[in-house]
Amino acid sequence: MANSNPSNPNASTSKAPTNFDQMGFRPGGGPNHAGVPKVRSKNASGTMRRIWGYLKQQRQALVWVILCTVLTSVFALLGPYLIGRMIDDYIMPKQFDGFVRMGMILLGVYLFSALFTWIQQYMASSLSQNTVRDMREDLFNQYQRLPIQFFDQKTHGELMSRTTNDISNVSNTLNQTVVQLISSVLMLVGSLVMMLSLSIWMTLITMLTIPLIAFITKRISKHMRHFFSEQQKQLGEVNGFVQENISGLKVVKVFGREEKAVEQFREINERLRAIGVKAQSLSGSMGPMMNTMRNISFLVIAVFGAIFAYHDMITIGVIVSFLNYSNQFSQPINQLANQYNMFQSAIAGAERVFEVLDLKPEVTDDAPQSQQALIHGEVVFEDVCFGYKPEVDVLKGLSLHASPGQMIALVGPTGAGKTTVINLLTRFYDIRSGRILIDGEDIQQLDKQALRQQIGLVLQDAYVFSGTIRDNIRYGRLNATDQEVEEAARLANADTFIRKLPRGYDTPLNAEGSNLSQGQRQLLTIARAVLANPCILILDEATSSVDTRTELHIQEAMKTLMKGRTSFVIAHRLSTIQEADAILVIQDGQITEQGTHDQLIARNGFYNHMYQNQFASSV
Ligand SMILES: Nc1ncnc2c1ncn2[C@@H]1O[C@H](COP(=O)(O)OP(=O)(O)OP(=O)(O)O)[C@@H](O)[C@H]1O
Repeated sequence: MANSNPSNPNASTSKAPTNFDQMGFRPGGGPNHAGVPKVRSKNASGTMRRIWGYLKQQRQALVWVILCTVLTSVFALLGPYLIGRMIDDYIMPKQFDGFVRMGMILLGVYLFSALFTWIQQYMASSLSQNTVRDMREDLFNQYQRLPIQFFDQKTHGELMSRTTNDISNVSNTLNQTVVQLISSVLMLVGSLVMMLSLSIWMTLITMLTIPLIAFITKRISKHMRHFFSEQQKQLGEVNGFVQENISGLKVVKVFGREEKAVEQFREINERLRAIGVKAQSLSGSMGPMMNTMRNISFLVIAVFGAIFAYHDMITIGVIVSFLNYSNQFSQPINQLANQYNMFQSAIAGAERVFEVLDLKPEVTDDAPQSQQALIHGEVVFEDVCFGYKPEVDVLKGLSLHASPGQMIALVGPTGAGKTTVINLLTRFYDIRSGRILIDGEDIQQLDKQALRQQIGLVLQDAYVFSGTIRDNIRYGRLNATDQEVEEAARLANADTFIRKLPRGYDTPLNAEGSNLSQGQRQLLTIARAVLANPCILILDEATSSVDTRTELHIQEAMKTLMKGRTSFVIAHRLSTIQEADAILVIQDGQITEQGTHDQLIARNGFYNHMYQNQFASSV
């Protein structure tokens, strides 16, 4: 889609909000499945204009939808009138020829009406599906461009909810409500005009029955909405509980809490059942109740119609037409209120989507961007201060220097700021003060994409995507040949295990890579980094979750990978970093000790203490 982002005029301007805390993001931004918006839209007309921006890209479909809606409404209005005429002009006077002719015309009207309804539905579905496809695409594009900071503050569930629930809410509304809204208004006005043209008295009688129906419908709907929204809440509880239980199943089992979990689940499940019965029984009886009311109003119209006919004020045909029109008139009234609610709910959903689209994307930068190629890999931190939140300092004036090709190990207690150093080097976050230089160039002046291309990341939590093993390694460099992929795997010590798999490099992996062991996944991510061939490397060391043999494999692979590159290793096991050119001990956001392993041991400080502790616990 060529910049099909009509909804996002501000996307690249500096006016776009960047402070995600102030965005007023509502927790659990999903839709309200009862069709009632919990949150009314803040700027409905603005949001509608933006939805219109998407819609008008499908002009042809839109014209078809409107045309077909008008035609089907006209046909629907014509039907009762023709039936009345048939009764008065041909059935009552017993004119068989005319009766057959009129019958054929009516049949044609009904068939055409069905045809146009089908076209209308098809076009409306295309219109809404194309529109929400574009919205989903824009939203996904935006997720790719937003800074990591945004994702820190949102749960995955909430972001998923925006991409799926909120957008499907918009889609449903576009699909149903827009068409229904147009046809409801047309039917309402059309029926009224037709009724008035047939008989003013009968129109008044018909109108009398409407408020009663509308009142009762409103009362029932109110209860129903309450029950449905309660049901949705309980369903959320059940889902949440099941999800939590399955993710933490090992913990549940180890602590022997299965029975307790079943008991808790039974309670939540029972609550869902109870409210489900109320909601479903009321909604199930809604139709029959409406029918009864409609029948009563039919009766009223028939009785008064008979009285008027008896006094020769109207004909039998007019009574029949009225019976039909009364139905066509009351239906849109009932629907309009409901549609209004759905519409509001969709607008609120669209607003949540647009809120994300309006955020300032990460790649937009005020600073002039240099595309300079980084080839040496000299890294310097000069007095860097940073905090994730304004009120908390995480790094407090940290300085370091890594010469090209050096291996730098970062050690320190948990929460000291080791990962933060890496987060700043990759510009996942921007520093508060100080400078970070690569090859003498301030990274603020570098294009983020160009910068990240020079940095290889092997994280502790080895991430694989769904696809084959080959695809996963090729992720490092998309234009790599099969041979290069296999060579990278060999260098990463992954080739042997891959070849042992029945389908080798073509073995499909699922999203979590759960058909591979943790160590194997780690080797794949190393192969990926080998293929990418970055000049700076960041290794978050794998911890205890792999066996000793695999660990040796991984360490060997990492050594190969580090050769000739500036490497930062976040070390959890001090035994693996003894060969580092420099070990930096980070404590409370500052470097408290630095030097080689031997120098730090000789210094007899924090590092020596940590080392002795680990050494003691491993013997
Ligand atoms: N995304 C975040 N938002 C807010 N605070 C954060 C975020 N990430 C880390 N922190 C905080 O910053 C501090 C430093 O965290 P960091 O992850 O750099 O520590 P670390 O030294 O890598 O720890 P570990 O060895 O446990 O991984 C911690 O106090 C942590 O709570």
